[in-house]
Amino acid sequence: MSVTVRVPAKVNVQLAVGAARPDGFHDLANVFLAVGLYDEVTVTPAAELRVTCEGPDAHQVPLDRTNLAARAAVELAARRGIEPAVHIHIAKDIPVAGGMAGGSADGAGALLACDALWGTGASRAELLALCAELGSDVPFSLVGGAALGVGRGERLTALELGGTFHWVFAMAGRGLSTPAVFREFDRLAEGRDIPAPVASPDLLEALAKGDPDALASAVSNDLQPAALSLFPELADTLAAGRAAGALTALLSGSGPTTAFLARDAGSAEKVAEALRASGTCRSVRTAAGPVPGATVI
Ligand SMILES: C[C@@](CO)(OP(=O)(O)O)[C@H](O)COP(=O)(O)OP(=O)(O)OC[C@H]1O[C@@H](n2ccc(N)nc2=O)[C@H](O)[C@@H]1O
Ligand SMILES: Nc1ncnc2c1ncn2[C@@H]1O[C@H](COP(=O)(O)OP(=O)(O)O)[C@@H](O)[C@H]1O
Repeated sequence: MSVTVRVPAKVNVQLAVGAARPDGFHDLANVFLAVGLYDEVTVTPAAELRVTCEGPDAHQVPLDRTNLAARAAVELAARRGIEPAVHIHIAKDIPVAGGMAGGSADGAGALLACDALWGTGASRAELLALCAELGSDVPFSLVGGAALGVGRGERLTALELGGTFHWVFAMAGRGLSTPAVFREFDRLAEGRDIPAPVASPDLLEALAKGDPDALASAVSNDLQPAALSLFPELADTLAAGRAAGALTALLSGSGPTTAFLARDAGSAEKVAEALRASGTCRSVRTAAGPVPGATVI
């Protein structure tokens, strides 16, 4: 018997970052949108814990116990006093180290899959608490849709959206480390007063209305200057998408994946074609959101 869970990627339509906290994390106002690019996590009983991965970026995924999916299985098993005796297979379509929460998706997916496989019957609240221990983005991978995350980004309030938004994502030739981007944010912020992060009322209204033009005017990502400082060529990708008619262009999370909002599915395809031809990125995908979070299939 196996259980498979499908988990979406995310884009951050607002990422407001506060000053570094004593614990090294940053308070955020993090507005997440789950988009239709998915990893699938399958768990099967096995003699001992084992992780395998397939997909274009599979060679970059750790297969030891640092894999977030393995950590999820180990944590859930420890809480139930059982052995994490599963083979976890990840069919990976979310870019690795791309700012789209692929590792978080696999953590949330493995947790939900092991819960179903082992019949542990964890409550939603227990699953969410376990997700928050695994990483700041993991609770959102479980719930999906759209949500405002505060604290480290793990304390979520669901947002009702008035429509579907169409996106183009350009994957970069190399990854960016999330901690390195936050460190660069701190370096660039030295000597400046960093205001407490708050969600933009205009952005929340644009989401509620499902209005892509209003959303395009309201998106923001405080990590973008830090990521561009570490990876200046990303400015060329952002410029190519804007020139191709995207309503707006921004970095997804800590990057280096760049995200382009389009008015509809047809315009998204046109922007995607132009980005492919631009030679400024490794690959290009289109995806719409919101979509549901981790789901047993
Ligand atoms: C930036 C964001 C935006 O959604 O996403 P990605 O770009 O990584 O996808 C997230 O905040 C990433 O969340 P996640 O990848 O789960 O990070 P974690 O494992 O919790 O933390 C990794 C490291 O990032 C930094 N970190 C993370 C979250 C936060 N609120 N403040 C931080 O300073 C810390 O250096 C921490 O040690
Ligand atoms: N299941 C996983 N998939 C991808 N990366 C993982 C996974 N588990 C751990 N990692 C590690 O986490 C790092 C960040 O990966 P990822 O979650 O894809 O990016 P991001 O945090 O930018 O969204 C990777 O470089 C890798 O070392």
